Parts: sequence; C-alpha cells; structure tokens
Amino acid sequence: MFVPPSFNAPEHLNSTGCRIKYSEGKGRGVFASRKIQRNTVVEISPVLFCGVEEYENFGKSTVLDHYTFKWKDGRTALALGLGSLFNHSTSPNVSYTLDSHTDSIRYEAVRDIYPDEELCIFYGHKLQFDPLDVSVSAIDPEPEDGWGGLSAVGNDSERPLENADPNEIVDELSLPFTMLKPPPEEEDSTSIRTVLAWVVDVPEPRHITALIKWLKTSGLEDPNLGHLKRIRKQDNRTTLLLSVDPTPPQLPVELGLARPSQIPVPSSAAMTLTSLRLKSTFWPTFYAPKRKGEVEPWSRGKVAWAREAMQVVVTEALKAQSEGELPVSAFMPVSYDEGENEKIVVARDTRTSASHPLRHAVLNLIRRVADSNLVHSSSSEHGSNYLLTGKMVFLSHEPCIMCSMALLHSRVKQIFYLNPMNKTGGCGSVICLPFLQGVNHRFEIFVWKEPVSNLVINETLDV
Ligand SMILES: C[S@@+](CC[C@H](N)C(=O)[O-])C[C@H]1O[C@@H](n2cnc3c(N)ncnc32)[C@H](O)[C@@H]1O
Repeated sequence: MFVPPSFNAPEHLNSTGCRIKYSEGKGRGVFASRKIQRNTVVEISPVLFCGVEEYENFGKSTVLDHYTFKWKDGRTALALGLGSLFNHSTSPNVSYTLDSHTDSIRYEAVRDIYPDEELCIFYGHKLQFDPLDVSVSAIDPEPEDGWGGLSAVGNDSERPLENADPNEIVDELSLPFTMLKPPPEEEDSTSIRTVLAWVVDVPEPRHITALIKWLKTSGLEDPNLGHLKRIRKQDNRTTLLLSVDPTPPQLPVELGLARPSQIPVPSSAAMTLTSLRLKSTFWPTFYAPKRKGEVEPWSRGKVAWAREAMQVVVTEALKAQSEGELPVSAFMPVSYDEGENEKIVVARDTRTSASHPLRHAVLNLIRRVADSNLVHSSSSEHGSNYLLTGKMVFLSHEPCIMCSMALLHSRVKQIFYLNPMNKTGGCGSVICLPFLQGVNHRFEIFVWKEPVSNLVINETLDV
C-alpha cells in the first residue's frame, strides 16, 4: 500500500477515544486517543452493500477487495466511518459483529486498550498481504523476576515451513500438544454413563414434524445430543427426545401432548457393538466406532492457528503479571474455520485486583462471553448466553475443579492448557471432571507439550 511520506491522518470525531494515525508498515490505522475500557463499543459503521454478481464483475479486482466484509447472505459490505481502517492482528483487541438488523458493523474492545495503542481486528486466516504484527515483547517487556524469559510459543524449528501446504496433515506425534485419553468404553450395563433427558410421547405421527420444527426455534436444540436418535419407536409408541435442560420444556399447547417426562439416556455414542446394544436399551444411540481418545487430524494451518492462540494466552498472562495479577489467562479464539460472527474473548485472573476469590480466568472468560451475548442477542431468553458449545479454549494453566465444572457446564468442545496443576487441577491432575461418570457433557483435553517457559504460580493455588 502506498503511503506518502508526509502522511497526515485527519482527526476523527469519534467520541469513544479512537483516532486515525499512520501505522508503521500498514498504512492508516485506528489508535486510542485515551484509555478505552474493555467491552466499550468503539465504533458502529454503517455499510454499503454490493450484490454477489456486481462485486464479482466490478469490485473484486479493485482496491475495494482489501476493505470489504463478506455479509451473511453472500453480499459484500464496505464499512463506512472508521470500520475500514482497522488493521489486522492475530491477537486483536477489538472484535466485530455484523448486524443485519441495522446494516452496520459494531466494533467492541475485548480488553482495556491504552492511550496510543493501535486498535486491531482479526481478518481471518487467509490474508492477501504479508501481515506485520506487534510482537509480545514490543508491547510487554518481559518482567525480569526470574520466571519469565518467554517471548514466543513453540520451537521455531518445528514451525510450518514458509511454503508448506497449510492443508497437509501433521503427524500426531509432531503436534504441539497431547490429548488426555478418556477411560475405556463402557461395556456392561452398570458402567453405561447416562444423563437425564426430557422426552414426550407423540401419539399423532403428523405432530412429529411440527415438534421437530418447533425444537429448532425453541433454543432447546442441543448439539451434545447428536449421539442420540431423535425418535424412539417401541411397542407402538412414538417418543420424542426433547432436551437435557434441568427445567421441563414448555411444549406448544395446541398439540395437546402429555407433559414431558425425564428418563436416563446415554451420555455418549456407542463405540463398540456391545456398547451399542446396551446403550440402545436406554435410548436409540448412534454407533460411532471411532477409537476413543483418537486425535482428529490436524492440518499445518490449524496447528499454526493453535500456536497463535497459545501466544495470545501467554501475552495476556505476562501482561496480567506485570500489572500485579497472577499470570493466569484464558482465551477463546475465532475458530480455524471462522464461523459467522464469532467472538474473540480473552480473560485473566483478577482475584488480586478484585479482592474476590472466585475471579479465576476461566470464570471471567465465561462471564465475559455471557455478558457479551446478553447485550447482542436474544439467546439469553433460554438461559444459554454462557454457552461455549463447539468452542475451543486455550488456557495458561490447568483449570481447578470449580473452573473445570464451569467449563463442563458451558459445553465447551476442547481445552488446551500449558501448565498442569498437580495439586489442584480438575482436568487430569487431581481428578478429571469431564471423564467422571454421570456428568452430562464431555470435552476433550489437550496438554501443551512444546517447550514454553512456565508461568510459575504457587502449585497449591486453584486457578
Ligand atoms: C482494511 S484496510 C486497513 C486500513 C489500511 N491500513 C489503510 O490505510 O487504508 C486493509 C489493508 O491494510 C493493510 N494491513 C492491515 N493490517 C495489516 C498488518 N497487520 N500488516 C500489514 N499490513 C496490514 C493491508 O494493506 C490491508 O490490505
């Protein structure tokens, strides 16, 4: 991008503390003119739309392609105001949400931002330019108190080669983490793990379709029930699986159905034929003969993404420590496949500054997700605003038993942690909460094994 040497950005009339300035090597950028508190909406940019065909024919090959956002319906959107000037960072301090109700993009600080700091968003993993990024040490001189010395996650020699294919699958042994193996599959009726689910008898077959449609919009759809068939036909009775919520679902009254009842259903798919037979005596269950504990294939690109995520964790922990907190942090990145309107959320342990013993990083992270969902959506109507369903969370330390339980409640998909907590950890060290019998959700646990300096804290502390 060409930037004249005497580049002077105009002052901008933004009341939330943003101004335009030249950002070395990146062109113009958005900078904080004063301290901006986390969760501040720093900008709302109205957008101009371009239709799919129109953009393909006239927009794509122009400079516009460096500025536009893909809208949910496939159109291309150009953000007005400051929206087109946020530069990219892999550890962004601003997240954005596409708002179809107002045809605008809302930008929000994900952490406190300090005067003169650049405000950056995350563009995604497929960039059209060579990104410059602010390195950890450029923002945070490492504290010289004996434990630090960390400047980057990972061993350079193990990083993907410049021109290596990002889709190439990485051998399991070369991954920067190892997966904790869950206990062996249940093979007798006493060891089947179950959860209580709400079900209802549906005598009229035509009501099934209506109910399934209703379930989709009711907020009760739960991806954690994906291992169970929706309908059970037994002795001329058709029964529909509804939810595992603690409260009974309120069914559409016009269908005149009986009240839902609660029964135990298997908490996971069957991995052997014996297990399938046993589990299906509770409720029809899918057969998924994947070996338990098998790591799904990881591409080079995704491994690089995970390393970046761990880098954010380390950055935040270092920063927390330099500001008098414990060096403990949690990070929920945008997933590698970049779903729509995904949020980036980062949190640290604040029990020192808040003088509150429960302000652990994981709890702060979940609370932050919930607060943000409360503001931006109606999902809270069903009490689901705290959910991290399908998400991956990166942590500086193994979570304590309380935080492991919170993660379990949140329905997180996978966690990655750097430092095991041998005396207090709830995800493998003292106990492994998601592997316990009777819990209503399981998540996968990965322990980071690549050499990274320890973020040392008292090992008897819960984190
Ligand atoms: C949406 S524009 C951002 C505003 C832009 N800097 C300007 O002056 O108009 C995106 C372009 O900014 C530049 N850019 C954004 N983030 C960057 C980064 N981290 N490193 C280098 N260039 C960056 C790239 O040229 C990119 O195509």
